[in-house]
Amino acid sequence: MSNVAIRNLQIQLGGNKVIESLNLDVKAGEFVVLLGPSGCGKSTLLHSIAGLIDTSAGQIEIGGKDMTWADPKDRGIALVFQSYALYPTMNVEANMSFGLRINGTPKAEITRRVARASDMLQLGPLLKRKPANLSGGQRQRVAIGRAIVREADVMLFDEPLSNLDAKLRTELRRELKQLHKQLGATMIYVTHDQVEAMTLAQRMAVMKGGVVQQFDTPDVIYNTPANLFVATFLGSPGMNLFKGTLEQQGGKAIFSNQHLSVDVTGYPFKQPLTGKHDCVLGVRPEDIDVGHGDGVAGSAAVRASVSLIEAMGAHRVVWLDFHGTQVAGIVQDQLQIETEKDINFSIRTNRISLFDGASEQRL
Ligand SMILES: Nc1ncnc2c1ncn2[C@@H]1O[C@H](COP(=O)(O)OP(=O)(O)OP(=O)(O)O)[C@@H](O)[C@H]1O
Repeated sequence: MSNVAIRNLQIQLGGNKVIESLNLDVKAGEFVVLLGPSGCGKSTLLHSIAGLIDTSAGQIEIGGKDMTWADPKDRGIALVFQSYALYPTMNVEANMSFGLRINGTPKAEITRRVARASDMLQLGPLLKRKPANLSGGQRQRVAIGRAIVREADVMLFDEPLSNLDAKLRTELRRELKQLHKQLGATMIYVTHDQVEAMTLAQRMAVMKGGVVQQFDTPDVIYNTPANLFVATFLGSPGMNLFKGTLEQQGGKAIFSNQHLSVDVTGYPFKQPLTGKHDCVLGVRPEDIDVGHGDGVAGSAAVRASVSLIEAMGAHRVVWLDFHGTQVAGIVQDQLQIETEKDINFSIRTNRISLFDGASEQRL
């Protein structure tokens, strides 16, 4: 097991600053996910750890050794790509053992490692098949198997499940998590899929524009997003946002705008509140209490018109037109709700996020 430490990393590609002064500490044996929208630099970061991209400045340490300029094969890493990149003329066994054969690993050792990996991935019955005769999920298992046989300390995954259908993705996701437990290897995994990130990561780094916006456990990031970008990037539907001002009124902290006044005195402000601020109040849809009058720990109920109801099976997403703003609420009970009727909603104030209106950082 190796840790991965990235210090002040800078990467320029074709005159573009893709990564700027990035720091990240991945502990030995940890499963870390790099999450962000397309073009945020997550693949570039992963490829720089693998040694496939030169860094412009900074340092990459793997297992306590400076690997910034080390050859990819000397870094103790294995990389799994989105495209399986299997050799079409070789069967599964040959595909998995290829790298070991060319670096002269003894035959008995190759057999042991291939048997172990195919056991873990349930590839035993498929060892003699060619890639053309495998499903997408099976091909990706072989690609993962090829990485496992290297017995690398650090495994890097570049969106490995994004070519698979939703059901297979869920299955392989569970297998990957299991695999991480069995192998104990350090894993760094790139995805733009928030569900994948939330379910796989012990910690995740949310990136935007080559900069890590927040690096923490999925729970902390979901419940206490560091800024507006992170708040809106995670969650489906996304966090509801209300613009307004924040000020002290008679010993209380009050968020208000033209249509809403919310007592936020209990909010764990990082800095004591002074003066009057532009502010954005964020509430997750599951923290909008629909139809129940005043919430238990909530704001005073306000009225809105139901514009759309989406049945999701386990719950309903109810879209409320609140003075022209669409507010999403999640309803888990059997409450009777009809479109175009008015209904009350309130905000569970113990679950809100507040952001500075100008800097967009969490207050
Ligand atoms: N060779 C290159 N020359 C110039 N710019 C590049 C080059 N390769 C990538 N970029 C730019 O670097 C940025 C980051 O790319 P990267 O592939 O790391 O993003 P990503 O977050 O992995 O996105 P995706 O999810 O779409 O793969 C993008 O803006 C991209 O256009």
